Amino acid sequence: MMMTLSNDDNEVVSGEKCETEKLPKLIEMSQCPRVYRVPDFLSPAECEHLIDISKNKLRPCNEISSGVHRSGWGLFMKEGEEDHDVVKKIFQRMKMLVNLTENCEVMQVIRYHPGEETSAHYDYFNPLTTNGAMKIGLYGQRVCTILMYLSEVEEGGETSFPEVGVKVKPVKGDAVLFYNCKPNGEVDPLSLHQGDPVIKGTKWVAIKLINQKNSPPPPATTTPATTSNPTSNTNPTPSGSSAP
Ligand SMILES: O=C(O)CCC(=O)C(=O)O
Ligand SMILES: [Fe+2]
Repeated sequence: MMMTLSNDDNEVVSGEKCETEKLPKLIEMSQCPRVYRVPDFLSPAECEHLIDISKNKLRPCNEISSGVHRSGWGLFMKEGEEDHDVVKKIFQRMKMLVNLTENCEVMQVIRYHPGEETSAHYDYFNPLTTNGAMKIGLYGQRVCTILMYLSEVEEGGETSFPEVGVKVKPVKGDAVLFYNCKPNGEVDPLSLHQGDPVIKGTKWVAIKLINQKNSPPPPATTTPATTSNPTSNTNPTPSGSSAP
């Protein structure tokens, strides 16, 4: 069984492989919505690995949901690709930041050339639409997002939160963790964000959407006293000491 121990130097020692992992540090960029930069979340070798396994399989992204335009090229990882040791180790590290459940959606890798961008959008499923409510039921609300920068970008390509004027500059190996829902579980309209057009260079990102685990339905024999709201629970439990 995998065992995780924490010592006073903020290092996590894996009992299985005797590897040490530093707890990721979070730098707050905005309180509402909650946006954090995570410096050096990935090593240069991990960034290069994610690019290598994706670069020959990219497809044009086009529209990602109604009205949201992405002009880059991307790839949703398949099951086997997520099983790779490097990716598994990245997921272990994510678990120090958020409660990464088994039902999270697969990781996506995106490449943007100059002029390419993702227009302003929300990552959460809109619980007021039939489609959004269905997806919340299937996957769980996308409570937060971990966006990892796999390359430096010479100019442009920031991840911007236009409602609050926050811009995160891509730095190779850094991640940005942001919450699409408020601490009370309601969707957060301030989490509107976009990938600004790349002006010079190539931007590579990997994205992991963190879905909230839905509570199992009540046993068929009991009558629920109240109607359950899938977004009324709190966020995934932060599991690192430095987590928000
Ligand atoms: O590329 C970016 O900086 C943002 C991408 C994004 O928000 C998304 O893919 O959902
Ligand atoms: Fe997004």
